[in-house]
Amino acid sequence: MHIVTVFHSGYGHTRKLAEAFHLGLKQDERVTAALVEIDENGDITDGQWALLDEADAIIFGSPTYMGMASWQFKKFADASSKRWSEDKWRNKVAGGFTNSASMNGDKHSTLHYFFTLASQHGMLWANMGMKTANSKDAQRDDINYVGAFVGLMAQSPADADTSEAPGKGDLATAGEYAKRVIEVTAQWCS
Ligand SMILES: Cc1cc2nc3c(=O)[nH]c(=O)nc-3n(C[C@H](O)[C@H](O)[C@H](O)COP(=O)(O)O)c2cc1C
Repeated sequence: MHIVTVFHSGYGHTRKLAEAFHLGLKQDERVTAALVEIDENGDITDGQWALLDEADAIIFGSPTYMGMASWQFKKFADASSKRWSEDKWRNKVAGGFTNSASMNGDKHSTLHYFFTLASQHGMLWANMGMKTANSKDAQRDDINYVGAFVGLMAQSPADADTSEAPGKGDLATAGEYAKRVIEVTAQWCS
């Protein structure tokens, strides 16, 4: 399985989440994983586009800025319309993650945008497939404490640098989401 993670990060927090997810993918010997970072101008190279075209699964990542994905991610998404017109990503597995400062912070808008983008391409969405940590005993570093089902959410306090956030629970949740993406991709590709 070829699984490619394509993401943007303005200040490094979402990059840390992407790397934790990518590391999770690499734990499985059935997976060839690649990490593609959208640059500050919203661009990726032709070689990186080719990686995406060859993938079995593409996972989208962006910080939530003003209730949506960053403009750099949106520029990438708009550029993917060339693939849309050729149906190049049809029937690939898709998934997504976002990170923002507030616990909620309207991260859902970003994930729903990724879901819409994936659907426009005719891709199949891999959701979290796991429960949330929502009991009285729940702790901040529990798996899926931020509590999303649609895709992976992480929270980085506005004044935390990348050595502090996202924290270990959110990074571990990224590893669990990697397992879920592999599970869905393996079933779909078999
Ligand atoms: C322009 C801008 C808009 C932001 N909008 C939101 C927002 O809508 N919700 C939120 O919770 N945090 C928001 N934040 C905080 C970022 O999501 C947060 O700092 C995140 O960790 C940045 O990720 P990055 O380091 O990958 O860029 C915003 C930050 C910036 C710079």
